Amino acid sequence: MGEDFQSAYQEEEKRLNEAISEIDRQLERLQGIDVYTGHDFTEQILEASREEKRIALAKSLQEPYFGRLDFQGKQDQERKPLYIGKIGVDREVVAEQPLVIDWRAPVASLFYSFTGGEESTTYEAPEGLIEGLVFLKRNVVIRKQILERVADTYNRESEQPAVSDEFLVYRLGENKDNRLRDIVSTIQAEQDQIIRAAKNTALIIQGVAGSGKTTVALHRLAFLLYQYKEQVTAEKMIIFAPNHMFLDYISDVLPELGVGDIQQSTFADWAMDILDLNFPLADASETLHYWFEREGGTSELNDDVPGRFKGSLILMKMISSLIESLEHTSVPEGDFTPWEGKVLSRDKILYWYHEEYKPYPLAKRKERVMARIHRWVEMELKKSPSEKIYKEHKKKATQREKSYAVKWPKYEPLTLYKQIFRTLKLPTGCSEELHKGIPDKVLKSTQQDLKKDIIREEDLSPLLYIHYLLNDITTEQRFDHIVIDEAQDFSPFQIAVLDFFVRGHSFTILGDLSQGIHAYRGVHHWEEMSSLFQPDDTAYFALTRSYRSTMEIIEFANGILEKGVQSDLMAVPVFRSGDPVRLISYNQDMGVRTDNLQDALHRLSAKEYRTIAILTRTLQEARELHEQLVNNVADLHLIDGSKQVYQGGFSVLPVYLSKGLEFDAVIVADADTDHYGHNSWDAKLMYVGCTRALHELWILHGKDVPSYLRNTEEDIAIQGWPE
Ligand SMILES: Nc1ncnc2c1ncn2[C@@H]1O[C@H](COP(=O)(O)OP(=O)(O)OP(=O)(O)O)[C@@H](O)[C@H]1O
Repeated sequence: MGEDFQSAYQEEEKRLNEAISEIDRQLERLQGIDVYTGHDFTEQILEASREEKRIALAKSLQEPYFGRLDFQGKQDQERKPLYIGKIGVDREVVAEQPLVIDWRAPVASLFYSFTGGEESTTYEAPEGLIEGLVFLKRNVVIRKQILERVADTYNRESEQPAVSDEFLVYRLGENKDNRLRDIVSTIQAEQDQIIRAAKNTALIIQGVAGSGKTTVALHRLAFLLYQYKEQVTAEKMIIFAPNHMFLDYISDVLPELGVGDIQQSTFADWAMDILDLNFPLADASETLHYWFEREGGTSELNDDVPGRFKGSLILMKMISSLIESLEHTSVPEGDFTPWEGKVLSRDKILYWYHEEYKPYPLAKRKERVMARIHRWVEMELKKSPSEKIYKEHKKKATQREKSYAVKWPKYEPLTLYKQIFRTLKLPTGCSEELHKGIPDKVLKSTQQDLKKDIIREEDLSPLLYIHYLLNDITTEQRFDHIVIDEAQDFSPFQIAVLDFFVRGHSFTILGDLSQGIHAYRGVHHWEEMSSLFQPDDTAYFALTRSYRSTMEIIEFANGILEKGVQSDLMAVPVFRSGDPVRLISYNQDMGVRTDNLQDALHRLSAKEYRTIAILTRTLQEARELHEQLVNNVADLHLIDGSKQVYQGGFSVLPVYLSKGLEFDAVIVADADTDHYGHNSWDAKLMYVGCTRALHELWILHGKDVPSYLRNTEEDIAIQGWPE
């Protein structure tokens, strides 16, 4: 241990003890104040704020900060050490410098954005751009009040003053459990830029596998809540993710960052709730089965497959034309006659409809016009010469109002949707031209579904759009910010509809086109999404550095993209070297395929990895394998798409369900031409599977491997079982 290091350690230990004492004092003082339980509103608010502070201080006491940055602003007399933590703590006597600076504060951005160099640097503060010099960037690891590690990643006074990755590599080398974790102590400059981007922008982030997209999006939410306190609330933010298990997997990050109550949902659940449809969505596993349980499929992947068409702006336009033509044809023909001799002219009704109630969406407009007619009837009834006539007229008028209301078109999303797909007749006056442009294949399959009231996920955006045009949305339904994870599987139509549900185009849209294994419904280029917004309302970021996997795994996965997908979205590894990837041919001497897979699992588990996954090509294979292994491998979980919770440990699952997850070690089963074709679709699946591994990747296969797994250099991949 060098002298410098020792003195740094001692210095930090002293500072830590001081910080802990001060936090402890503040906490004790707050705990000493009796909890207010009375009815005074102001007192209640003060109590709530004290309680919030108690919780924050108690949390901060265990691990007050993770970083130190020594900075001297141009106007400052001397450099100041700034300590940065998950929770900001002011000093009790408000001195110049807070005890701990919140990682989201403007000055803390320097800790992340500073990339070394002699030159002065700047950060944006509320009072303007602040310029100055960084002298030291130091990471400290504190656990339960104990200083465990001190690592300088930059020191202006050292001989090599460059920001080093040493601490990041140490962090990445750790094993993972069943939860995604926060990365506040090691956020990288390119990630920080995204986290701190302005609120009212539709951010589109293309990030290679493992580049931290999901993690960064969650940190961005925490930042927005800090920076735009007055404008956004957690309850009005939502994260859309592909399934419940994934939501469970990411569910710890925000609480770790001190942020709770953000809504999390799948798009389907949320849409069904808004639409209030009272029958279930068709089981997606049928679609997944169609695309994943057989090989190949790319030849069918053009724009007239149902998912692509129903996610397109062509259908969106058809719907708006239908609603527009409905607007002109809705008011029933003829005058309204509540009883013989009394007439309310159609012109009057049209006037109410087109002028007075014009600002209302169609369904509301109909309600308003019918209520107005009712009021008119009441007024006329009051003029009745006798009680008897009043009663007679009232009875007639009630019946006629009812039958007049029935003559209006049915403003109901599913009915209109059926009319578009010709399962029901179009309302009177709407042109048959409307249907033109629906590809035959889509028309037929949708008609078959709709006749049986089967609604699929891809039908939800058109239905939502109709719902929106008919009813508009309520203030409660409008979000302050929307995060869309795995956005390459979303359609332009989905985003366009969601845009109605969010204020100021405030989106974080993140995905990876190389992992677009749901390309039968998702986007093929990000322009399909960015073109939905005005250029000033959108920004595009590309994350190319991958943090999850070792260099060997990333180079190997890049090879799959290069050879199998002809993609240029290659990942750049962080310099973290591990064992080469292993390509292992099933060894007959060791028994059947299952014995080989079991052996692989045992060998890897002996290395004390906490999470290991066996990835099969299909769900059926995962089920069978799980059944065969479960008695021999303790705690082996099957992940089959119906799971709500991710348990970690050892899992068997089909590749397509592994998206978004990560494991210390991954075993890809059956990576041979009997299971994976030589096409880009299968290559993408293989890419997704391989990039789930953090530290070790073993690929087990039968006779022949597909071309994109061949010819890899020896230091990246080796053949055969380990000695
Ligand atoms: N700056 C960082 N410091 C430490 N770890 C990081 C950093 N950025 C990302 N990671 C880690 O890299 C892994 C991948 O992150 P994440 O799952 O957010 O990536 P992703 O881009 O969403 O991946 P994928 O698209 O492959 O699912 C996680 O373990 C995360 O903690």
